Amino acid sequence: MARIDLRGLAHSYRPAPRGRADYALKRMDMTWRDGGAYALLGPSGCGKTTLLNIISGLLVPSQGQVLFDDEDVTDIIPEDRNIAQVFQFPVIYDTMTVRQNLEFPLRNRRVPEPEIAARVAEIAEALHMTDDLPRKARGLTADAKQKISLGRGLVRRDTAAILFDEPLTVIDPHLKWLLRSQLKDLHRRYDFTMIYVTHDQTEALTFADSVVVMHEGAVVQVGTPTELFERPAHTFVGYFIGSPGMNVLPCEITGASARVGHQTVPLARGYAPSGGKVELGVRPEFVRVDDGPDGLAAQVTDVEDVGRYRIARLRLEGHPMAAILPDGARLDGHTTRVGFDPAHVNVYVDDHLVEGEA
Ligand SMILES: Nc1ncnc2c1ncn2[C@@H]1O[C@H](COP(=O)(O)OP(=O)(O)OP(=O)(O)O)[C@@H](O)[C@H]1O
Repeated sequence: MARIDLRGLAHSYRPAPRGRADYALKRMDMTWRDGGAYALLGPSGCGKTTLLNIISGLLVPSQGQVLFDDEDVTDIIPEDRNIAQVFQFPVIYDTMTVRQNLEFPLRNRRVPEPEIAARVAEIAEALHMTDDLPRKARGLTADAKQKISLGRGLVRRDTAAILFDEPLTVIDPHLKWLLRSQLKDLHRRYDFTMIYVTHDQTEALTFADSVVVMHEGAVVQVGTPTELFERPAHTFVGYFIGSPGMNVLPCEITGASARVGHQTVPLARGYAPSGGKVELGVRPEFVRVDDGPDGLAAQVTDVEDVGRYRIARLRLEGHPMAAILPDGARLDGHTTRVGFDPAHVNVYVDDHLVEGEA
């Protein structure tokens, strides 16, 4: 498979784009590692499909280059890019058998017959579909059809990357986890470069090594699930990842202390923000309630039981925030005192994470 580099890439669907807002994809530079398992995560309309289509060649970018292993493929048509795509709906030949579907990409490339037979047998075995090989694709379930779509990418040895665009949309919920874990096993076995588009954070976080978070046409963070959780690089990542999302509180900062309204929050590091919108980000998991007399005064507006845990909805100096309650914790009154673990308080200026000084 291949390493993919995007250099100075940007795309506008408008013929004469003027400002940043006219770009569905804002200018970006990025590398996708050979053999990496990436999830491309973001809300509807943030540009995920646009980016995927540029990598596959279905769309030519208005600016910049796409390189596969240092070769510029920007103007190369999809058929010659050796990219396999698995879409929301399976794209297979219904009237052919499973075997013929898997053979098709190899026949097209005039691969010798003995090699076709060996490769198809190997991939069918990896997909747990050996018994289905003689069956017509038409009668198969949606999950089996999606596995064939994937198999048609895997069967070729020259596939540069496999791109998935919300491939589990039409799959029954109880089969989704099974397909996800099979995909993970296949990735381990064949080490293919994969980019998996989804707007579902659970799907992204359970199987990707790196999650690429997009927001309004820009990549706002590339990181492991742990990095996205502990150090969101942008307030949007804080909101989007986690349930409930990160609390974001407007504040003023002097050195190693922040003021939220009339109350002071100690920070682990010193900061010297020079203007801009300054905010604290703290995940509900790191908010302590009933924190004793030194805690910050907060109002309790609700306690929700979401099954696995309870969430306290609070107001701190008028700003809504949430805390995940530890097992057995009681919140009797309408007010409480909250504390934040300073090591888990992030500081944002104009929505971007800033590093403090020790
Ligand atoms: N063919 C097109 N012509 C004009 N605008 C388009 C076209 N395709 C997408 N857009 C716009 O580009 C932006 C990004 O769309 P894109 O489909 O890439 O987002 P997405 O993150 O994949 O969304 P979804 O999850 O809904 O598929 C959106 O504002 C969309 O309206």
